[in-house]
Amino acid sequence: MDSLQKQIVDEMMVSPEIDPKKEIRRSIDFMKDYLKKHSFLKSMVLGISGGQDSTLLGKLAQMAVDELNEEAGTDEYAFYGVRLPYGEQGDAQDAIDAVEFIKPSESMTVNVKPAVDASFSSLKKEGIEMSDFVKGNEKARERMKVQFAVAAMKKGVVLGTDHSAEAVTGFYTKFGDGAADLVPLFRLNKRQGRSLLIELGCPEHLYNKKPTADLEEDKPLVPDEEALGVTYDQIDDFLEGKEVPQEARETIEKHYLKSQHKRHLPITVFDDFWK
Ligand SMILES: Nc1ncnc2c1ncn2[C@@H]1O[C@H](COP(=O)(O)OP(=O)(O)OC[C@H]2O[C@@H]([n+]3cccc(C(=O)O)c3)[C@H](O)[C@@H]2O)[C@@H](O)[C@H]1O
Ligand SMILES: Nc1ncnc2c1ncn2[C@@H]1O[C@H](COP(=O)(O)OP(=O)(O)OP(=O)(O)O)[C@@H](O)[C@H]1O
Ligand SMILES: [Mg+2]
Repeated sequence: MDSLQKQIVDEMMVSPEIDPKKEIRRSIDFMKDYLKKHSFLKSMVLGISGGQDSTLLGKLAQMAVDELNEEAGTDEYAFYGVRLPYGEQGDAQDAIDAVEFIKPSESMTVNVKPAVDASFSSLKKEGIEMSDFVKGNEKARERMKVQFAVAAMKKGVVLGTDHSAEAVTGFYTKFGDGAADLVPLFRLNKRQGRSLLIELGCPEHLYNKKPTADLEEDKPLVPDEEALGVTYDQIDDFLEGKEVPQEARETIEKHYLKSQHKRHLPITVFDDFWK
């Protein structure tokens, strides 16, 4: 392991081996403890895309809420699973199947297209025409706004699906899907997340689905691995401290260094991590 890999492995907190049952309990207990400690909080909110990460976290959040209600003998805790398509979602059936698997206390669908398109035209009038790529990030930020609005109205917190195999490359939209109150999956890589879904009895087509951000209209459902130029198996191996081919290592390290600003709060004169 070179010294940068060692630094990254330490920062991303991935254990080379996990017991899926223990990690399921650890994430659920984290969410429960947080809500119990802040007694005014009664809900959790998460966008459900039909992808692996939100299927996993949605299921864990619902299990946490069910346990909280049972232990308190109430039904005051709720999980809000929010579908957030931009118009028609190409893999809409997966999102429907994920909701069916999670069975959220409350589910809703908010189409982010009108808001994103309104921003697009307002900026265009001022001479700023968002590229397809930048508009993709705008969709992620609009989804973030919807989730915070629901949380604010429902005494809730916003969950984020950021996990170690995503955090390491910074493959998320800054203050978009990267913005959340709690990130209960951080410490897991992609294959470990999948092993939790298997343990939870998730339908196979959801845990075996190719990860996609699906933000660009020019490239619908483009696999993350294609956009990143490295496979999740290689990222997972890297995070478990294993040797990976040199090209893969260099690609991961390049993404890590380029996205360092995303893993920090806005930078002040006292910060020196970037120097
Ligand atoms: N060095 C630096 N120091 C401080 N700030 C810096 C900076 N470099 C850029 N920035 C700021 O960051 C902004 C760029 O960051 P950002 O807006 O995130 O944009 P960016 O990192 O360019 O793009 C986000 C990437 O994440 C992918 N993504 C997004 C959402 C979900 C998923 C998924 O897997 O589901 C993937 C997306 O496909 C795209 O490839 C710049 O506009 C600038 O404001
Ligand atoms: N179409 C969508 N509807 C609802 N939420 C979405 C949508 N697209 C993205 N999100 C939210 O943004 C998060 C980040 O997207 P990301 O693609 O990383 O995760 P995922 O789709 O759950 O899993 P995967 O990475 O395997 O595709 C999702 O977990 C989800 O909460
Ligand atoms: Mg996805």
